[in-house]
Amino acid sequence: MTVAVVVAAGDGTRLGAGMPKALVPLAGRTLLAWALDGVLAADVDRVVVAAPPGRVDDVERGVAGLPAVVVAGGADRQASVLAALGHVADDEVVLVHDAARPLTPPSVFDLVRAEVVRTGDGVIPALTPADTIKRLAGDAVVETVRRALLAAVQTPQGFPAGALRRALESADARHTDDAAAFAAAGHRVRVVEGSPDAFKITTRWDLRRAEQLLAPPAATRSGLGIDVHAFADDRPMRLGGLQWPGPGLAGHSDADVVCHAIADALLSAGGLGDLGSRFGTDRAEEAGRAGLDFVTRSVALLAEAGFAPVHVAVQVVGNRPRIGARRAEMEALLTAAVGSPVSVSGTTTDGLGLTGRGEGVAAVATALVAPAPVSFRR
Ligand SMILES: Nc1ccn([C@@H]2O[C@H](COP(=O)(O)OP(=O)(O)OP(=O)(O)O)[C@@H](O)[C@H]2O)c(=O)n1
Ligand SMILES: C[C@](O)(CO)[C@H](O)COP(=O)(O)O
Repeated sequence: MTVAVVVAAGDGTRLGAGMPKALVPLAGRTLLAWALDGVLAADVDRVVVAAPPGRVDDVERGVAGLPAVVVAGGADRQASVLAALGHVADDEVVLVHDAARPLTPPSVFDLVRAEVVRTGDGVIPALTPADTIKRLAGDAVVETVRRALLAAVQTPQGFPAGALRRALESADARHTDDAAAFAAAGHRVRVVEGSPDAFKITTRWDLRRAEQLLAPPAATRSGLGIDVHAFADDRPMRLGGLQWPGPGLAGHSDADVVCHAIADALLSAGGLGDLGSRFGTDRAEEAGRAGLDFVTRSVALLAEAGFAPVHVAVQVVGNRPRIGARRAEMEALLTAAVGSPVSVSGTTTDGLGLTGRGEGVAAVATALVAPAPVSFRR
């Protein structure tokens, strides 16, 4: 049988939440509840929780219905592990886990357990440090330590339960992890690959990181924009920011229906009104304005409102110009202006309507925007 000991009796002094760390809320549930999810999704038969001595009843209520028993923890982590081992038989495999590592994936438990079963040794998950590590004397650097020889150790740590109990009972030092006591008793400890998700919540920053990992995806918003202009023989044709041969389109600005539809869709997605209310024909300064300029200004208005475009799709409706041969060019130009992918397509209307009769060109655009990511960029 495999038993998980979840140590949850610590005060959480460094977190400073004013309550035992394992009972601190994370995305609406306690750290302990999240940790038990991971444990019980693994190949574990039952759990012993070492609870804060004054909160045993609360923890018992929290684990009701789970294959778990609760004991009062001790004055330090080692004492809490020993108290929990009172409910574990010597011939079982024990996986000792910190409640303070609530997002540890079940696969880590299974990996550690399988290696204990295979070898009979102690097994710990670990990651190679990502930073360069220095050895110090006060504030002076003595040497750079070879990272490849180091491991940042996580939990669950797995052991044959009887050997761990005897190692902890005979320990003449307070060890910061179970593997240290196990090794001090002369046993072999092996390392397996840990997980970045198994990080320990020690400070406020760690708790915030866990909250972010559990947060639902940012809510996206959609916007719609449509624009239509009639042909005018005396005007150049500007569409999607590109110059085209033949007669252009009549309008107050450059009559670029593609850019106008995109700008309208972006404004609509941000709840920022529309092209008319933002850059309307009543404003003399907008006369002859390039459509691309409306697009970049709409993106800037979105950014001020805390949004960033995720994707834009635009369809040109009309008999000419045929955009197919220059689609990639138009998409590249518009993508650069929007700052996110823009897809361009074209269609005719079977000779029907204003565009079908060859009286003008229309464009329809949709935009997806999301809350802008935090950035240090100015
Ligand atoms: N007397 C103790 C001390 C610690 N732990 C548990 O050991 C794990 C790792 O300890 P740590 O992160 O140091 O937790 P705290 O001791 O609560 O934190 P702090 O040192 O900041 O007070 C935690 O799940 C913690 O609940 C325990 O069960 N019993
Ligand atoms: C057991 C442990 O989580 C392994 O990294 C760690 O040693 C606990 O240390 P702490 O100082 O009690 O947080």
